[in-house]
Amino acid sequence: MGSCPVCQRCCAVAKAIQCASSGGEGSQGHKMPNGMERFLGPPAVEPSAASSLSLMNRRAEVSQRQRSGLQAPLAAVLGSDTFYEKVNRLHQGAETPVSNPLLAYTLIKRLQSEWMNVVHSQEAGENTEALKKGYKDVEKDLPQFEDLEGAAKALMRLQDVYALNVKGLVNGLFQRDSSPTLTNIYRPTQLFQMSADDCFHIGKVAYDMEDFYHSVAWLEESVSLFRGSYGSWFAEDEGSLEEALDYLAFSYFRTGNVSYALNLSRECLLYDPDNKRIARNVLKYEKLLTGRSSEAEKEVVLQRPNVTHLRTRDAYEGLCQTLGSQPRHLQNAGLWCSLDTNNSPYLMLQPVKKEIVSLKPYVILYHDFITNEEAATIKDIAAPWLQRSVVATGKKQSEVEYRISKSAWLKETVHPVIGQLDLRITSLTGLDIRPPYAEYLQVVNYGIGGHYEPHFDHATSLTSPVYRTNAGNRVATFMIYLSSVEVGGSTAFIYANFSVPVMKNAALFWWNLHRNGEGDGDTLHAGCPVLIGDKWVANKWIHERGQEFRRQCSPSPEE
Ligand SMILES: O=C(O)CCC(=O)C(=O)O
Ligand SMILES: [Fe+2]
Repeated sequence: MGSCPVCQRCCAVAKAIQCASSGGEGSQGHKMPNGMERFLGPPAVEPSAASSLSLMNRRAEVSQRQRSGLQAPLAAVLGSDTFYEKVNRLHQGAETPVSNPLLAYTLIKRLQSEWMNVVHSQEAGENTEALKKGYKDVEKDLPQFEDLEGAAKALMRLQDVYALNVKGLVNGLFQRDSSPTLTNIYRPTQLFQMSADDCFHIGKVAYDMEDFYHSVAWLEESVSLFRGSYGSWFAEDEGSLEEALDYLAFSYFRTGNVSYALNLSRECLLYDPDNKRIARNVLKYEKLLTGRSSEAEKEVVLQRPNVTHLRTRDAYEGLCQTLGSQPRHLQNAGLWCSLDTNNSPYLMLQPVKKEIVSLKPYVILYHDFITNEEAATIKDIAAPWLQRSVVATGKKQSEVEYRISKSAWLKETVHPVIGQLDLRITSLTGLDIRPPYAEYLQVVNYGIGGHYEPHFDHATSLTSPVYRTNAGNRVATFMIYLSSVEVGGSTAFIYANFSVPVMKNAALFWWNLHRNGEGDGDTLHAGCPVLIGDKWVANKWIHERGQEFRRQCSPSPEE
């Protein structure tokens, strides 16, 4: 999946090595506001490969303690509820394993970090050289560290955009938190219970980003599950009750909730009485609380971290949450349906079903624009070429968190079906889409939590790579839905206040520019995160040049 750049992984490893080599627990402390540098939280980075051995040993020690001195039978790894059985269970009953984000996340985690833990566990080491060799053989094909991190971030994104209840997610349910009630927005056929360690990992990903809003929510679940299973031991687990308490306590401290931090740290000391760092923190928390009123503590409200498009966030999320249900304004009499040929002989015998979705901006939905076979062919051709999508940032193209998907560009020459599609687009729109008047077909695949936050398709600066072909700005977008999704993924027009659900084989057309060549601000739009399913679209971006006699210009900024 590779939703995170590889360099980010290197950074994490480099940072960890730096921490390890600068020695002593003091070197891993966080810089605190208000001169409180001496409070020490758990390390903020994934342990490096170099330090993973000591981590394994530490884990073995902890698990040893948890087992009250009893040697865990090999069956804990390979026996009654084996790791193999757990992974196998995740595959059962799901037609497409990646359609449920919880299943996808847990599968990636089992294969990315947990299997490694099993392979390197003490028990495995005793008599399973073959198991280790088997792991080595397939290691390169397994999800990477950044895939797992990306999956955790995707779950947090879904939690936010669809206002999902975290406890529900942990129990495999997709429930909207519309306090005081919970509304089921999707009922999976199979419930996936997340483990204490799954929640611990998500909390840690949030913690490493200093996102304490999410770290608190997920670590709370982790602590509660670890407490419930205290004494049981799973070779694949990365974390433990002590670690979850440690991270949770520090997250609370960073949000200003010192008394919670104190309680949790004290509990942590019960399990890990030799931990000097936590003991020191307890003393400091106690000191901080002396003379502070409990009222001041209660006022702490956890805030979601700020994101780039904060200004439009509420409108965007509100539109995504309608899950593409028809907005009220569609009852407008100016919005109607017809069978359209656009006077083209090519469409005379097979007119296209046209629905005007919006007048300002002018957005049209063409139903059944392509066939199932054409959609399947396009996806098949594109699949081997998919790469992480980029966006124009300044003069360059780069990967960004606000667009998470994979895409491939297909020339009309790669398969006759692409040429046929071009002919149909030209016939319907009357626009010239031969190169360089339009870009190649961009096929986009959104995985779990894949999204494209509010953006314009047209360039808003003259240095944009959109102008590279000297064909002017992107005057129009023709976007084809190549798949359906079970939940989520609608295309939301933020300022125009409507969203279009993913409708397999339909195509959406809109003008990005006014007739005077200025960008139309009303076209700000987004691809909502996919909650359940696998979304595919294809974009054809049509440029200004070539359309001089096909779209009349006008000086009016209104048209
Ligand atoms: O996926 C969607 O619904 C919108 C995609 C989009 O806006 C784009 O690719 O530019
Ligand atoms: Fe777009």
